[in-house]
Amino acid sequence: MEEIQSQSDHYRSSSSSASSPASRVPSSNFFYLRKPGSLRQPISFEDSPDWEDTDIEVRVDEGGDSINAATTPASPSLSKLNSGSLPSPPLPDGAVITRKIAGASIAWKDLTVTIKGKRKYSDKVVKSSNGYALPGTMTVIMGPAKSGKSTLLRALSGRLPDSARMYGEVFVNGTKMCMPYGSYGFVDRETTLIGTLTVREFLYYSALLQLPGFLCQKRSVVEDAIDSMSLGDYANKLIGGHCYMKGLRSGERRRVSIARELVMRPHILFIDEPLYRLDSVSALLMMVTLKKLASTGCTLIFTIYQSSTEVFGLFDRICLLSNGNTLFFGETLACLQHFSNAGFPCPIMQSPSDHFLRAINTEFDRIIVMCKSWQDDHGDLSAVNMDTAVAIRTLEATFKSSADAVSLETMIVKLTEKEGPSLKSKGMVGNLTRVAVLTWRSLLIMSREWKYYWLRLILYMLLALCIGTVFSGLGNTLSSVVVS
Ligand SMILES: Nc1ncnc2c1ncn2[C@@H]1O[C@H](COP(=O)(O)OP(=O)(O)OP(=O)(O)O)[C@@H](O)[C@H]1O
Repeated sequence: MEEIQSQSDHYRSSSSSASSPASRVPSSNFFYLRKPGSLRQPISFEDSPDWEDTDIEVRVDEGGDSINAATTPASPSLSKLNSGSLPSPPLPDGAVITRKIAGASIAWKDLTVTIKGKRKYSDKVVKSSNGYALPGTMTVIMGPAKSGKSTLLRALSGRLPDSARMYGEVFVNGTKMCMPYGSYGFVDRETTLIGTLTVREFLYYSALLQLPGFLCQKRSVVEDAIDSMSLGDYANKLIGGHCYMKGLRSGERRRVSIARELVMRPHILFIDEPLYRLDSVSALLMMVTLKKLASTGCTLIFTIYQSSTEVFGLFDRICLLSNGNTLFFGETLACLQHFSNAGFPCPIMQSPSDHFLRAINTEFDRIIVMCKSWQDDHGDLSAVNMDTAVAIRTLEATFKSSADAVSLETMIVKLTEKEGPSLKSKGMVGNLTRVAVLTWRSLLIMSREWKYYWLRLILYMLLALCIGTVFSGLGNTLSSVVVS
């Protein structure tokens, strides 16, 4: 009974301050929040874009600055919010964090994407978007369906389809450049895995094909990727399963596809809908794992349609899109303040992400029309009586004139005025050689069977031809040198 009483007291005390978004800063009862003084965020990139972070292994001790402490708050009231938001996985006191991945900053300015539809390049899918993502942080692109989330993600990673055109600028470490092979990872919404391999084998073959260097190094890279994605328990499990054993579930498969990108140790990781088709437990596990990955230094950018409150609390920054327009970019908790400033405070007992989508998803207008026709018979349905078109216009206008927009602009200037180290390509040449060698070996293995004996003959003839060509080329060069 006392327990019920204390729970209801807790609810009352939280509901009494519901109207203020600052009051919605999750209390220390939430598991993802820092206990006072227990952990300081180890990586500080936000106050000045220093570019020393190029080594693979960077040790950051406990005395490191806090990201949020170093951030220039979007508005004075938000500094309070920021100090409360530190959704990092807990570490023991006095722990030393080893940052293994050198992250890279990415900033985009006036990014517009048009996709050739039925009409000629008339459909602006992303409209003048601005934003940035920093090493060691998770930046989420959120919005209703068809709002341009995936298109923005693809534009940033340079993976737009041929039918798309991109205007505006994307800066990586302060330089306008296309990200080279291996410096970034991209995980699509649906990926194909090889069901007949175990997780470890799959990642190992992936590393063999993608990475230059020695086999032992690749093994350690694979083990790191397995560790980063918390796949230790499934490492020897067949991805697709067999008749007596079920294969991996969707959450685990999703983590395997992310781990496949991690074998390249990317500076920036783009993920399209990491929570696609995941239940709430798998979604939370996925996000905690990604948060852990971000804390190693990697820059994470992903799209999300909707999330629970716990998951929402793990994001660092949010880019809120509606029909290609940016309605907000900034700290996650500042977004709540923004909605409140625009006249749409998040009701108590509602997930922030649900509230944002409720306010800006035009699909709700149809539901409102439906509700209105029911209203007489079914009482007052005013809870769903928000005009989304008005909300979108108000939120956009409020953001343009807000302190958040000013701090976004300042940060973009900071990140683009100074050129940092350029990212290097990893293993492209090695990759091609490896593909050639692997193809050669598999053809040779295939030709061991007597019926493919002709294949072996052709292969040896081809080899002889190649060697002949190389030697004749060498001979020609030598003779020309001797003559001259
Ligand atoms: N390759 C393409 N060809 C034509 N139109 C496209 C293409 N890709 C995206 N679009 C259009 O761009 C708009 C935004 O699509 P996008 O996939 O970026 O949205 P989204 O927010 O990721 O939506 P969802 O979460 O439903 O995938 C949509 O109207 C879509 O029809």
